[in-house]
Amino acid sequence: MTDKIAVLGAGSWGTVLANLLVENGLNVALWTHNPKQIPEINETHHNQHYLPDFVLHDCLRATTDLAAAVAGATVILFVVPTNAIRSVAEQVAPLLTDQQPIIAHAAKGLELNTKLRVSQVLTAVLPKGAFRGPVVISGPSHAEDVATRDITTLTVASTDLQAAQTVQKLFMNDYFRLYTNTDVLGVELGAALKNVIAIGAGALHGLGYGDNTKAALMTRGLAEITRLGTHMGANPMTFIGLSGVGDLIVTCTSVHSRNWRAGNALGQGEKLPDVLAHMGMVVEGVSTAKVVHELAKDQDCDMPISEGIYQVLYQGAPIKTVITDLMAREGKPEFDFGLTLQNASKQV
Ligand SMILES: NC(=O)C1=CN([C@@H]2O[C@H](COP(=O)(O)OP(=O)(O)OC[C@H]3O[C@@H](n4cnc5c(N)ncnc54)[C@H](OP(=O)(O)O)[C@@H]3O)[C@@H](O)[C@H]2O)C=CC1
Ligand SMILES: O=C(CO)COP(=O)(O)O
Repeated sequence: MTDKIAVLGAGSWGTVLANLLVENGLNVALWTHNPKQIPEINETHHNQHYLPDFVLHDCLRATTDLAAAVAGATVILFVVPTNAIRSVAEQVAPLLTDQQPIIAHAAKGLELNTKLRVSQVLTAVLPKGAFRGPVVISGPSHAEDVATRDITTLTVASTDLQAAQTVQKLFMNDYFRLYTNTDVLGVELGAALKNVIAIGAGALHGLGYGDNTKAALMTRGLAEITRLGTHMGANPMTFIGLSGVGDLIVTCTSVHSRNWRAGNALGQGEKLPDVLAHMGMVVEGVSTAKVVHELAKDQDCDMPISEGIYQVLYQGAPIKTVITDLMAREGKPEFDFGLTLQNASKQV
């Protein structure tokens, strides 16, 4: 029997992933909380707001009925923004039967206030023993490029390797390739933290900085992502993988990135509320910057670039002043993870 997959969230990424699964021959229910999308997706095969130029597969079906979407699903994939995960999971929790579906998500952020990763939110909200996973899908993958079948590689992570392998098989095709990883912490931190750095990359572009500066930001951004990640117990290798440097590269260089575009607009002098209002899609790095600011303090971990971006977003610091201050910091060795690597090796 064909697997049924429930995809929760019909924004850019949920729609494209659901469409890909239909192309892979699976039975897919795409859940949206917006009734306007139902005739659009089911009859005219479009998602006008999020993917205006993309024609969806004839067989893709959307529904606003969450119970119908998850009934009989072997995999339930959450693809709403990080700060909506908890409320959607609370609605799913009473609908889980004894079939133990795999719970997966493709969100890239950290929850405001709790500072939790998305898999931690799902584990906290969904009834224990009622699901397998959670499984995390991450990596360099803009929806617009997957929609045109650009070759794309991702990481699929879970401590339940069999669940990760099941999800891997469902998604793989001739343009979409996934690699398994068991380091959920490293994968989720890499995914969330790169969005903050991508805002910085866009800002540099908006201000007219050149390629040296952008390479500096990405490399030193990766250094501080790795510093915090290994400090918290992630496998350092994860940060040189697809969900680490891979996603950092695509998000810091692609015009499709909402985080990069938001940074670019800030660099050109737009105000943050205007930038967010014009975007009409989630810019995860904005709320994640706030969480990273708090997490770095809790963990006593130096995150100077992310902190600078936090100062720009939340304290009105001029970007040029932040850059000047970063350049004026005392000289340091390039690598400083010696002790924390020992810490991380306990996890590997
Ligand atoms: N776009 C991409 O290329 C990629 C995105 N991601 C990640 O996937 C996640 C989702 O992003 P993406 O699809 O791009 O976001 P979008 O902004 O494109 O779409 C968000 C979707 O979530 C819905 N939504 C928001 N809040 C709720 C809620 N409380 N209940 C139900 N639905 C809700 C929105 O509905 P409505 O329109 O009604 O508000 C919309 O359909 C993010 O964490 C992002 O980082 C990961 C990889 C690639
Ligand atoms: O994570 C992404 C690509 O891998 C999407 O990035 P944005 O949310 O910045 O568009």
